[in-house]
Amino acid sequence: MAAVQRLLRAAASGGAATAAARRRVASLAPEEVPAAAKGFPFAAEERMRRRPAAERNVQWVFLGCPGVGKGTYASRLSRLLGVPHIATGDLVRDELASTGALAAQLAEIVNQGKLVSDEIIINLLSKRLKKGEDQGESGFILDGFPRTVKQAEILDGVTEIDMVVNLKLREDVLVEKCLGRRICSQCGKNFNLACIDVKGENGLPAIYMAPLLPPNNCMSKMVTRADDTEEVVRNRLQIYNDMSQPVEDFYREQGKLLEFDLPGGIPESWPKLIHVLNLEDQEDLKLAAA
Ligand SMILES: Nc1ncnc2c1ncn2[C@@H]1O[C@H](COP(=O)(O)OP(=O)(O)O)[C@@H](O)[C@H]1O
Repeated sequence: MAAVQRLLRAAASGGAATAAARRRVASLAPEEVPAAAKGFPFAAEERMRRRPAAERNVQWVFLGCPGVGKGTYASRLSRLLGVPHIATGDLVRDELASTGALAAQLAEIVNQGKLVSDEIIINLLSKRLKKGEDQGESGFILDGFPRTVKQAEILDGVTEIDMVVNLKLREDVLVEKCLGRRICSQCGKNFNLACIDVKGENGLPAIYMAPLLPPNNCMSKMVTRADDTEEVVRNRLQIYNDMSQPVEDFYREQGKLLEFDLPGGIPESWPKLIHVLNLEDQEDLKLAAA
C-alpha cells in the first residue's frame, strides 16, 4: 500500500489516540496480526511494510529551530547517502508559488510565522512521497517534519524512524542567520549574507560563521523569504519552543535523539557531524569516486 494513503488515513484517524496501539500491533509476529488488527483496518498492512533497517535506505529526521541550518546539513547528507531530502517548508513554498486555491490561504499563515494545519502539511507530504515512490525512491531525510507531537505520532504510526538529529545553536545567532538568509530566485540555492562573530558570554559559546556568499551570476537575483523579517522570525522561534520542542522529548524518550551543538559554520560543523554520524568512510569513498 502506498505511503501516501497510509499517511492520509493515519492523519484522519487522529494519530495520538491510535499511535500506541499501532506500535503494539507492529511488534507482533505476522500470524498474530489479523486478530490484533481488528478495529485498525490498516494495521496489518503496516506490520508488513515495516522492513528491517538493514534492507532499506536510512529514514532520518532533522529537528532544530528556524535558521539553524537543517536544510543545509540535511541536503548535504542526502547527497552523501543517496536518499531524498524532503523539506516540508519547501513543499509549502512551492504551493505558495503556484496558482492553486491553497496558495492565498497558506500565504497568510506562513507570513505570520504560524504553522499550517496538520491536515494541509500531511497532504503536501503525502503527495511528495507518492511522487517519490512512483520514481522508485527509498529512504528519506525529513526536514521540518514532524513539527508537532501529533505529527510525530502520525509519522510513528506509519513508518520507522531510525534516527533524529537535533541541531542546536544560540538564539541570538539564529535570528541573525534568518535575517541574513537569501535565495537565488533563478537557481533556488540558499545563501547567507550574515557574518556571525559573537563572543562567549553568560555560559553561551563563542561562535564564528563566515557568510555564505552567492556566485556572481546569482548576486543580482537574491530574494529574501517573506517570513524572514525580525518580527516573524521571533514569532517562529516562540512557536518552535512551544510546539516543536516537545517533539525533541518525544524522540528522546524513544532513545533516537542525537543532539548536535553546531560549533560554527559549515567548515567546522560538517566534519564533526560526519564524525558523530560515523559516516567518515562514506565521505572518503564519495570523494575518491569524484
Ligand atoms: N511540519 C510542518 N507543520 C506545519 N507547518 C509547517 C511545517 N513545515 C513547514 N511549515 C510551514 O512552512 C513555514 C516554513 O518552513 P521552514 O522552511 O521549515 O521554516 P524554518 O526556517 O522556520 O525552519 C513554517 O513557518 C510553517 O508555516
